[in-house]
Amino acid sequence: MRLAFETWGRLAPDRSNAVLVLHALTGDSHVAGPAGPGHPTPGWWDGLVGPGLALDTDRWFVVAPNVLGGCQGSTGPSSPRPGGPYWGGDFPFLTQRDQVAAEAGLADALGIDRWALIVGGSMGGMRALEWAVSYPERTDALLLLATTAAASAEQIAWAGVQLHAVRSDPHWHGGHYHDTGRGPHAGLGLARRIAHVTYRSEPELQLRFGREPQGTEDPWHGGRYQVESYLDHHAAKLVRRFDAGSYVVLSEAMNNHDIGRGRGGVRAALRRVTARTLVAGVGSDRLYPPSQQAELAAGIASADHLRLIDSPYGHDGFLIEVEQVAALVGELVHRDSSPPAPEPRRHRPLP
Ligand SMILES: CC(=O)SCCNC(=O)CCNC(=O)[C@H](O)C(C)(C)COP(=O)(O)OP(=O)(O)OC[C@H]1O[C@@H](n2cnc3c(N)ncnc32)[C@H](O)[C@@H]1OP(=O)(O)O
Ligand SMILES: N[C@@H](CCO)C(=O)O
Repeated sequence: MRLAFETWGRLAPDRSNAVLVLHALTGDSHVAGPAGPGHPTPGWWDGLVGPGLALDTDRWFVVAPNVLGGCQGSTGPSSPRPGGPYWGGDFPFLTQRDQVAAEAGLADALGIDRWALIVGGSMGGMRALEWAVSYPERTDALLLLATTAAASAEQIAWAGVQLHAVRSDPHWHGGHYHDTGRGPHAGLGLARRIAHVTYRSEPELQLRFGREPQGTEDPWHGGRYQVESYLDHHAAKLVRRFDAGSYVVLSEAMNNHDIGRGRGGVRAALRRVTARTLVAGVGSDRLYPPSQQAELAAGIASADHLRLIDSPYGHDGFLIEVEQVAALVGELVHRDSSPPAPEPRRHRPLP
């Protein structure tokens, strides 16, 4: 298998300055920098990584892999298969542990024995936690954002509905559609619409869109409300850049995430973490509610008290409130050597 990755900065001669950044469900290795060839979107944490930023690339060597099972360079269902055109529906069932084992192989290949910091949000946070539990000796500091020790019934339910949406598309063909010229685009778009509602907060949607119709469309005569048009837009954007087979494999891996599986339960697993840890949630997150991050902060002996990102945007707050994430990163990485990070500015106002 192949793992795609990007790096920023330079590895120090003593290899002590490596930072691992792990992306969420539909993210990729392009943490920072403009869109361009091979990068359908600009960096998703552009304000975090770069010279003079919280992950100062004059000091840190930042590594971001595309997850195993993904579709932005790493091996996944849309990848060619030895002896056949594509993996498609035969791509193996994955767990976060498989994905982290692959990332440990990448660390070995890069000569990185231990990470000065591992940071991840949502699905990236699941892998960050898995790293700290599987390889405590390789994880010095840990930042967990809007994530959970184990997928809850509600999270499995939302993802399960999305899996049904993809698999109900007549172009799904059991996942073997990559050489048919057509994909399960309607199913993937429906999955993204459902997901996107869960990624935002009810007050944000109400304030932004209320009951407004989209432009001159008339919802009483077949037209759309603004919020429907907004979801259509996000669905179309995802369908253009993401593979439905990867969406299924990664959603299943999120659903089977349970840090305590085979380890005597969640509490016993969390006790394995030795990394200096910060856990943060987003106050308005209805998909990964702060109670889940409170469980992590309470269960990890080396964790500071739970932090809350102040944001009206719900789960996506961990992507949008970059300045607050930067302050948390700064708190972890500058703790011993530099002045404290500046106070975070308040989140940008709702439109
Ligand atoms: C780690 C990761 O996983 S990163 C994930 C990678 N990126 C993504 O997932 C992209 C999908 N988008 C998202 O998840 C979120 O939108 C975020 C977090 C990336 C960004 O959030 P925000 O900055 O708040 O953007 P928001 O959700 O308001 O969407 C803005 C878009 O909606 C469009 N929009 C707003 N209102 C409407 C409407 N009524 N009708 C149609 N489109 C609309 C805007 O034109 C804008 O389009 P553009 O993104 O093509 O420029
Ligand atoms: N917008 C994020 C949310 C999932 O954490 C994504 O698509 O990856």
